[in-house]
Amino acid sequence: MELLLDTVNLDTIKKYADVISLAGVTSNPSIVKKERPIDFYKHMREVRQIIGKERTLHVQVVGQTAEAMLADAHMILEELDDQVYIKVPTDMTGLAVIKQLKKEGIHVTATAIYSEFQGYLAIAAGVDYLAPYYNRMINMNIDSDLVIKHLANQIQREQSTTKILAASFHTVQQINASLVMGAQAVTLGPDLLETALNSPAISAAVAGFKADWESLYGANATLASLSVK
Ligand SMILES: O=C[C@H](O)COP(=O)(O)O
Repeated sequence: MELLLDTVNLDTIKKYADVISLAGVTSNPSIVKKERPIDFYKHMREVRQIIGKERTLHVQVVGQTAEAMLADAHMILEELDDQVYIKVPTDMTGLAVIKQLKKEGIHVTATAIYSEFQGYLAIAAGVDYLAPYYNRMINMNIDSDLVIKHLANQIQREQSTTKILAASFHTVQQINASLVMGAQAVTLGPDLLETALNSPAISAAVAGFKADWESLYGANATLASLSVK
């Protein structure tokens, strides 16, 4: 499983890079808007510096024509580095761009996926990752689990190297479900990590262990402090 963060907040990335087995960082224009960086490329270079080259960095094009998207992609690679995954919306224009980028040997993440068919086209185009939007599909009354399952089946049938990078999560249960359905990677907002790991049940368990331990050995005693050597 690959676990990515769907944020470009530098402090958040720094914090979680030390906590979880972080596989990379994903962004899109809405995620960038939350940080409002004055200098976009400088900010993204800082993200890369934090995560290093061994983790994946996914940056989305914003152009509205194939030419503009290709120009965006080339500029991203020039300003950042040639290992960046170029995120391209999987529509008619985007597919033409994906085809060209793959011809140039560039890493591509096909994004804004709401249907199996979009995913099948992206797999056929040889993208590295495809990003189905789990919660947005649910809001459209689309069975996200089934879409991800069908995409995973297609990848297997085609013996493709494309990975499913499921995105757009609003609950931890959605993340679990997408992994069960066959997603190889998930990208999540830091709020979901907080929710998952700061639950009252976990805190209550930790408090209970602390109380039992302290009733035996006194307050502040740790295993390290009990050593007699
Ligand atoms: O890049 C895609 C995002 O993960 C979409 O997430 P969202 O539906 O919460 O905006």
